Amino acid sequence: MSLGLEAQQLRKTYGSRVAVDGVSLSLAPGQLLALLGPNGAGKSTTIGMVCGLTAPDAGSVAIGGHTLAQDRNAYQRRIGLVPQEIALFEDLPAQANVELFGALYGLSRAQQRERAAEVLARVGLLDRAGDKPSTFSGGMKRRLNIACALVHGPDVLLLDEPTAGVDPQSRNAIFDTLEGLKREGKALLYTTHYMEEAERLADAIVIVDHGRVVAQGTLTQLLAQLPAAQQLQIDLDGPPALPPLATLPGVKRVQAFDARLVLGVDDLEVAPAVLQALAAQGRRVKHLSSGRASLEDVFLHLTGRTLRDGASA
Ligand SMILES: Nc1ncnc2c1ncn2[C@@H]1O[C@H](COP(=O)(O)OP(=O)(O)OP(=O)(O)O)[C@@H](O)[C@H]1O
Repeated sequence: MSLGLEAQQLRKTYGSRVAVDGVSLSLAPGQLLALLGPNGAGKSTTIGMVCGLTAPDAGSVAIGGHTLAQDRNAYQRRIGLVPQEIALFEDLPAQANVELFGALYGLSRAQQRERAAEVLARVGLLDRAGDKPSTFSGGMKRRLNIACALVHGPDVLLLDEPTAGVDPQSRNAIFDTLEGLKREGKALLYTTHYMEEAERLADAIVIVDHGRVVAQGTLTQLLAQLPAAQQLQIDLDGPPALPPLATLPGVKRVQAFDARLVLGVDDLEVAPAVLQALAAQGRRVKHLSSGRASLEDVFLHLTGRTLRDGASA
């Protein structure tokens, strides 16, 4: 039976900087929980505390009710870590890299060989088992790193921005691997600042900013927090005057980022009136796009900043 992960009130400070400020997470077997937030929000620090590499100032973590504090070895055997920085021996063949991780977890020689072949197949690298990572693309190295994290058969897999610097083909291969792991009942904690990935993969999403949880739930639950279901994004030739737009019927929310306007609207039919109002202000529209609200809008709504531009430093 696979086991889930519980983290309670994790907190970590570095000097006067609070990196993580009371983060709690609950992750069931067979689920992917996305920890979403801008650069510096505290995602990697949270992962570090969950896997036992970073000592928390406060809080606790447990897998299947067994805490890290009670039995560090047993806890860590249940976890596989895919760190943000690729960690491989470039001059050892892929298979030997995976076997080495197996050896570190105490697998026998026969188990190392058998499990390495299994996990290399799982990430689509079995045909490259004899090749060195130094000959691999960035995406293939990431996939090999995932294989290394899986070799000892963990219940919980921690993935810290596993698609950073990855080509689209490898990204899709990684997503397929993760879907397969979920079907097997593994619990996956996945940090990203790409809201598209959280939207696509996650069963539940925790949005963090400045070390704190600002929202959590399923995608549907998070989107339901927004005042408007649709959005218009308008790029102008200069900063707009906002009040005339905010008072238009059907416009629920107006936010401006320099020359970009983001409007939350009930219905896209309000677009012509918005364009007319901008024309009346003497503004030229350079680009207009529309779509359903996204996690980006949820973050914007909660913090007043965008995920991409909103570094938490
Ligand atoms: N070892 C450290 N010493 C001092 N400050 C640190 C250390 N590790 C992290 N921090 C600080 O803690 C905060 C959270 O950093 P963290 O790496 O956890 O964020 P993140 O959400 O993972 O960001 P990114 O998406 O850029 O990886 C940042 O302000 C960072 O500068």
